[in-house]
Amino acid sequence: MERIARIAAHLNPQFSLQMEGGSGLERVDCRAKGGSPGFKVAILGAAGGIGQPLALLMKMNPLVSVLHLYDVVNTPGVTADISHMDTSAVVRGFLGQQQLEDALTGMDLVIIPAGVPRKPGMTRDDLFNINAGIVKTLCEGIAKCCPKAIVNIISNPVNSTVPIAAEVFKKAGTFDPKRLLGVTMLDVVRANTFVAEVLGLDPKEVDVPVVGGHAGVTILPLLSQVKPPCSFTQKEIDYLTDRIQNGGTEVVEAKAGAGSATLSMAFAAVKFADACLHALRGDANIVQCAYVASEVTELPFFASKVRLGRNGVEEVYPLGPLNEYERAGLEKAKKELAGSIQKGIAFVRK
Ligand SMILES: NC(=O)c1ccc[n+]([C@@H]2O[C@H](COP(=O)([O-])OP(=O)(O)OC[C@H]3O[C@@H](n4cnc5c(N)ncnc54)[C@H](O)[C@@H]3O)[C@@H](O)[C@H]2O)c1
Ligand SMILES: O=C(O)C[C@H](O)C(=O)O
Repeated sequence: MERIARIAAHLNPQFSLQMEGGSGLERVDCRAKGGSPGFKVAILGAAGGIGQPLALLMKMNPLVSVLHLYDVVNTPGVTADISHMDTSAVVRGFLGQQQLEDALTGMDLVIIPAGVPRKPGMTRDDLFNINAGIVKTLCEGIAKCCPKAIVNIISNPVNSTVPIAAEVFKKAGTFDPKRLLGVTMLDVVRANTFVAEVLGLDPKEVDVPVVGGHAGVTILPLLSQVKPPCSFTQKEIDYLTDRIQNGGTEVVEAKAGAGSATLSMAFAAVKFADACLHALRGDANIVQCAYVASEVTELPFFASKVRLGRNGVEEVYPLGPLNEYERAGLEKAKKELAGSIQKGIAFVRK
């Protein structure tokens, strides 16, 4: 077996770069050390429903030179599989808590889709008891091994897991609000799709800002600010707002116990990660919605449009003019968000 691995490593350096320090193929005689230009990206929860297609899409990203896949199960198989793709990113797998530090060391961007998903009848907050501890542990690893990395948090409830991450980083003395981003991109992706359907446009042409947070009424689409400029009937506004706020539940119910959005989420996560990497590279005018430390409202965290740059979030944009419907939605969103943020903070401070 070892001989085959050695031969394969000579023929194709990527072949040997699979699992760190353990079962399976060893990193032997490898000429490619992941030194090509590009960014080092880790996915934590890489063997999951989101993690696998996310890993596939990140392996296709020419800005990625090294891709670390970490999970508590199944990373050997996922890593072996993904590493055969003939794209330039070097893939390495890491399995279990004892390999977390190796997975994180030197990373520029860490994407976290680790944790349990919803089943029908559950809210995202029902995931708190399990996912809060998972995110806390992973962020302790980030604080220790790659404190300067940009962190994209996908694990739900995002409204609480981002404050949890911030508290962990504060405790460790590494908190940089510019580098911590909750991924709300799926809300934007859905909003663009549903609005395009109503307007009879190509979704590529549509840009809907979605602000607030990532659960129910905290998901606040600003339909008065849609680009290209357009108008909606009240019936269309009610339909679109409800569908965008409950898009996640629509998928959870359709999957009937088999999980929540994974494929559209991987697509959204890659769109967002790609924006972060372009910004890290120094590209100008990279603007996306994200759930970040914010002074846009009285709450310490809020999702709105942000400009990304070499250091992460360079500018948090104000909400712009809201109509009466949106102002009422904002009040509801803030009320629920305040509780979710407090719950996350208290979890780490307790
Ligand atoms: N932000 C969003 O828009 C959005 C969208 C969809 C799903 N989500 C959330 O993403 C999370 C993952 O969803 P999924 O469908 O991929 O779930 P999944 O169960 O298919 O995968 C989760 C993966 O996390 C792994 N995991 C569990 N504990 C871990 C730990 N301590 N360290 C590393 N990995 C660990 C599991 O082994 C599994 O492989 C859920 O919390 C879900 O609610 C968020
Ligand atoms: O709805 C969920 O539980 C998953 C995710 O937050 C989503 O919006 O699809």
